This record gives sequence, structure tokens and C-alpha cells, in this order.
Amino acid sequence: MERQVQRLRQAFRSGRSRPLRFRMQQLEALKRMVQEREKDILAAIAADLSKSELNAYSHEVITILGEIDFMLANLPELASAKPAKKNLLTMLDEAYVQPEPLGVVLIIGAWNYPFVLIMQPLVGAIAAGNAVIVKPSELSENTAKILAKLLPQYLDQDLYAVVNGGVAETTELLKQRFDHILYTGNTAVGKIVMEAAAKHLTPVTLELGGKSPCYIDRDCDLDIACRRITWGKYMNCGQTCIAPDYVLCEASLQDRIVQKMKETVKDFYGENIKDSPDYERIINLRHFKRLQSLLEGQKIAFGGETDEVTRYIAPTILTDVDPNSKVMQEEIFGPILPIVSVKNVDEAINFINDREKPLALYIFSHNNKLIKRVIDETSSGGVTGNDVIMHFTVNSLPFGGVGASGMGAYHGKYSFDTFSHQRPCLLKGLKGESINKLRYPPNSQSKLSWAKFFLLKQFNKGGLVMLMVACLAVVAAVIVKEYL
Ligand SMILES: NC(=O)C1=CN([C@@H]2O[C@H](COP(=O)(O)OP(=O)(O)OC[C@H]3O[C@@H](n4cnc5c(N)ncnc54)[C@H](O)[C@@H]3O)[C@@H](O)[C@H]2O)C=CC1
Ligand SMILES: CC(C)=CCC/C(C)=C/CC/C(C)=C/C(=O)O
Repeated sequence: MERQVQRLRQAFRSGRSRPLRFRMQQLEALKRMVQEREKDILAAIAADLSKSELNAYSHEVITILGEIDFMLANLPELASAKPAKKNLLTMLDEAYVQPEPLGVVLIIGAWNYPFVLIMQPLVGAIAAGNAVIVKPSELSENTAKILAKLLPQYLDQDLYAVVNGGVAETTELLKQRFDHILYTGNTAVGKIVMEAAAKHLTPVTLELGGKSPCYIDRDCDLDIACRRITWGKYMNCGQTCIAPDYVLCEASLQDRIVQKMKETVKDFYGENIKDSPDYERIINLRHFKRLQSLLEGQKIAFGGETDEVTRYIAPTILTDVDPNSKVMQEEIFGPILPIVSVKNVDEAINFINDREKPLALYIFSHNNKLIKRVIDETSSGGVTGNDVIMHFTVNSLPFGGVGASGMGAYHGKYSFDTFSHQRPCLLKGLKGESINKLRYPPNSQSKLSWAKFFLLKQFNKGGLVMLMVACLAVVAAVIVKEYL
């Protein structure tokens, strides 16, 4: 591992990853890889998640092509130096912010969207000019293998590497020094990553999980709400970090919600859900059994059927759920939707604020003021109003968690910024040395007064006139001193 990281560091030190043209070429190669090897990529995702190739494309490939196109269109601007406002003491100088790559970065992906969770950060890391090691999840082994096979065929092999393996390999990797780590996965491992990064003062972006609440106001379009919640909840068999984890609503709404979601499930997946190509399966037996245990002692209003052989769990809705029951104590990450009743929006807000900050928050209401109030009085990684998941698809919005659901963000410009150092640059002229006497010893009260005047810039209208006069006097003095 150490030699591999050193090799990438040397390649980074060569400066080859910095020229804009090179970065664009690598991104264009990545786009070619996705397009030319689409069938292999879809087959791998499909095999890992028992997913149709159509869903593999819409869940993962579309997002990556969009991200690459965004970066190709915006990289020249993103990577350009940004002129900065100056103070009076630096009026004659050049001040700007220069984005620069961080160095060698590590990207650790998760199994539930195994392609997009590696590729989307990778696009940003390449765009910012870094060398990159990616470590796909071992649980989605087919996607991990295809990434290890394809990326070296399309990308510069000295600057971009794939390390495959499980906990042991990831633990070894985390002993190395990186210039940034972006980790996607569960909160417990997020802490391990952060602890390992701390040893090298490496900044981290942690894309973690949590229980994303979905508040359904009594004043909403219940048909639309139930259709959209059903889509986001049962997509990928509920194994989506930003899926609505549970519903909060007045008790009187429960039965209608169950009925409408039941009808929607039938619309989406047909009479025999097991036969639907659009309904996936649980990733492994460990998660299957964990989810089965969450059903124990619960009132199953809809679904609940399971099949261990195929790791099938039906789209399931639980009603009158006790907030202290097991299903409300951990991120569900499966096709089980608990409904917890609250008296009103005040109680919903308190319920949300009494728990860890979630990765996402959803509110359904006709009342925009209520939606804005819930947003203002709670916190979450992100929000979608009157829908679910969709904030993920807008790459002008930063995507990330807060508190226990993560730190940092990426997508679009935010990926570029995450993998860049915004370097402040001030290029001083050699003229005007006489003004610098203000800062040279010996100090004095009058020098201090001038320094306040020049640096603090807090003056009223009258001061502006004085400023103009002072500036003219200073400029005149400099001209006289320097040129005459
Ligand atoms: N915020 C986001 O964008 C996303 C968050 N997630 C969250 O990820 C979780 C599900 O993913 P996981 O089951 O954790 O995925 P996982 O089991 O695939 O683990 C994620 C990565 O961590 C590594 N890993 C696992 N245990 C480790 C250890 N002890 N030491 C070092 N590395 C270790 C794995 O090798 C893998 O590469 C959920 O909580 C979900 O909410 C999932 C997808 C996206
Ligand atoms: C076309 C369309 C609306 C696609 C939805 C995109 C989607 C399924 C994003 C999943 C988000 C994600 C990667 C979640 C996660 O990481 O768990």
C-alpha cells in the first residue's frame, strides 16, 4: 500500500495532473469508458444488486454522465484564478484566489450505489487536478472488479489507481497519508476513517447515513405524496442513503397513506412484486436478517413477506409504531416504512430535533410557509419539499450530511472545491515603499491611526472626502518620492 501511495505521490509531484488540458482529457476518457463499456458496467451493477440494467442506468450511469458533462463545461472557470477585493494598503497590488489540487486523495465507496459512489467523487478529484486512489466496496464485488479492470484502461495509470479489498485492505490504506479522504458508508466506520485521517491531519468528507424523516402535513396532495414516497422508499429495495426512513403524520392520515401507497406499489411493481424487474433485493444475508428482526412485534399494515433464499423483502408499511421500538433506533436501509403519529407540525419538529441530524428531510404540504418553517426549525444534510431524493440530482446543490449524517459535501462545483485548496495570492509591487513605513517599526499612535484608517475602512461620508484627499496626497507623495 505504502509503495502504491508513494508512486501516486511522485506522479502528482511531476505536475502532470495539473494542466487543464490533461484534466479535461482524463474526464473525456472517463466519459468514453462509461459509454463504450456501458453493457459491462450495467451487468456488474445488476449482478451486485439484483437490479435491471434499465434501473442500473437510471440510478447510476445517468448521474455520472451528467457530472462529467458539467465538469467539462465548467472546469476552465472553476480552475481559474478569482480576483479578490483589496484594501487601501494593497490598492496597487494584485490579489486573487488560485484553486490548486490537494495532492493524493482517497475515495472509499459503499455497496448500495457502487458505481456512482466511486465515480462521482472521482470526477471531482480528477477535475481538481489530484492523483486518486479509489477503494470500492467489497460487498458489491462485480462493480469493484469492473472498476479495477476498466479504470486503468482509460485513465493515466500513474495518477489514478483502484485498490480492491475489504476491511483489512481499507484499514491498511487508512494508515497511509492522504491529502483528502472522501468516505461513503455508515457512521461507525466514518468515525474510524476520521480517526485514521486525524493522525495525518488529513481533511475528510464523510458521506454517512441516518434516519431521514418524512413529514406529511394534513394539508397536502396525499396522492402525489404517497406516489413520490413510494418511489423513493422502495427504489433499490430501500437501500438508499437518502430514502425516507420513516413517516411522521397525524394518526388520522395513517390508513389513507397505507391505502394509497398500497395502490402505488401495485402500479409500480404489479400484482406479483417478486416478478417485477424494477424491484431489487437485499444485498446480503446479514442485512436481510437485520431487516427481518425490525419487523418483530410491529403492526404490519402492508407487506412483510420475506424470502431468505432470494433475500426478498416485500415493500412494507408499519403503523402505530412506538418511537422507542428497534425499527426507530437504527437506520432502516431497507423496504420497511414505519409510520409514527404526531399531533401536529410542532410535535413533528420536536421529534426530529430530539434525534441525530438526518442526511435528508422531506416535508409534504400545500402550505409553503409550513415547509419553510420546518426547514428553519430543524437541521439535516439536505431537504426536498413535496418530493424525496431529488435534491441529489441537482448538481448545483451541495450534497452531504451534517452532524451524525456526515460532514463536507460534493457534486458539481462542490466536488471541485472539496478536492481543491483555495490559495490566497497577493503580488505586491515595489512602488509605494514609503507607505510601508506605516507598518515598519518604530510604531506610533499616528501610524496606528493611519493603519486603522487604511485597513478598517469604516468611515462616514465626510470620511470619504477625507479619504479622497488623503489618497490624492499619498499618491502625490509617492509620485514625488519615486519619480521626481
Ligand atoms: N451519504 C451518502 O452519500 C451515502 C451514505 N451511505 C450510508 O452508508 C451506509 C451503508 O453503507 P455500508 O454498509 O457502510 O457500506 P460498506 O459496507 O460497503 O462500507 C463502506 C466502505 O467502508 C469500508 N469499511 C467497512 N468497514 C470498515 C472498517 N471497519 N474499517 C475500514 N473500512 C471499512 C468498506 O470496505 C467499504 O469500502 C448506510 O448508513 C448509508 O446511509 C450509503 C450511500 C451514500
Ligand atoms: C433519474 C433519477 C431521478 C434518478 C434518481 C437518482 C438516484 C436513485 C440517486 C440515488 C442517490 C444515492 C446515490 C443515494 C445513496 O447514495 O444511497
